[in-house]
Amino acid sequence: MAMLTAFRTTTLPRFSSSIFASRLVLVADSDKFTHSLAEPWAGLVHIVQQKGGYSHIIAAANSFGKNILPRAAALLDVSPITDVINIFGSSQFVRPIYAGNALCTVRYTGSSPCMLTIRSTSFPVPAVSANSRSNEAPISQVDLSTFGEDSVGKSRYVQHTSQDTERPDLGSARVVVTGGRGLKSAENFKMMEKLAEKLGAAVGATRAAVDAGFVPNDLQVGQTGKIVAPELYMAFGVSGAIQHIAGMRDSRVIVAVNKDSDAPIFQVADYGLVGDLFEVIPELLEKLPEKK
Ligand SMILES: Cc1cc2nc3c(=O)[nH]c(=O)nc-3n(C[C@H](O)[C@H](O)[C@H](O)COP(=O)(O)OP(=O)(O)OC[C@H]3O[C@@H](n4cnc5c(N)ncnc54)[C@H](O)[C@@H]3O)c2cc1C
Repeated sequence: MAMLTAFRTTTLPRFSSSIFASRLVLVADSDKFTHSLAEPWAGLVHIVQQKGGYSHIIAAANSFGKNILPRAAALLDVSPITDVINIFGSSQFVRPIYAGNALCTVRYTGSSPCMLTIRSTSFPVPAVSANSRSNEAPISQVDLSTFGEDSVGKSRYVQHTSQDTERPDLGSARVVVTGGRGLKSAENFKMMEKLAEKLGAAVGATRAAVDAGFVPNDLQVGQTGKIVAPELYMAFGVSGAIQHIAGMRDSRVIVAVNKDSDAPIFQVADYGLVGDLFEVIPELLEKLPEKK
């Protein structure tokens, strides 16, 4: 089953749910959507757009949205705008370029629909109305009679593997502790996991740490990894390459521990400690109380 939310509105002022004139939840009930494969989902967006004639199609700039939206845009023959971090009116958007070192304001002048992926960390969570009825939306079934076998594409679901963890999701965690190549080994990286446990944090890693095999690549933060903006971001043994900074610079408070006082991470850190992480982390672990 696939669920899409449709809105009728004249403007897009930062997605406040209260401004939407009318909402509709579209439900497409078919086992073709069970495993979130991009091809059938893109085909579904295509069908929904052909029937609904929406002005905008928006997906989160996460791996799921980034997988589907460009495919759907190709089917609809429009050019998507990716990684939107701010919205002015219905056709003007801000997006980062050069690994976040510059912001670019773009105006969409193509044909309808305007398709966007947005960085959800750049937008406030919309207030939920105290009136529960205004949080409700009617549900409508999508007619899949024109959804041909071709729309399913060539991908086939094989299996899903994921790490069972009680830790918060990296993309939405309030605290993230990230380890870099300075950790030196997968064994040493376990210190980050202990620290995360004590802080109720998610664990992140640099690409160098991922490439060295310390952790799987779903923990990578940065331009080619996840974009995070937690309340507290702690970086240990991370040099602060622009591609890494691009994924965490919007964090509210950044703490960096590095033995090199010239490491670029200190340029974005609110609190920096020049020191050896192999001394700092054990001391932190000792002093932090056990999580209740
Ligand atoms: C197209 C492209 C995309 C990329 N995308 C990403 C991305 O998404 N995310 C990402 O992270 N990188 C990305 N990179 C790689 C990026 O350029 C850097 O190579 C990488 O971020 C470096 O990781 P690091 O800081 O762990 O390693 P290093 O740069 O090697 O830094 C290790 C740091 O650890 C410190 N250190 C060592 N030992 C200790 C110790 N005992 N105590 C304290 N500090 C210590 C060192 O002083 C050093 O500053 C990308 C690169 C390219 C070209």
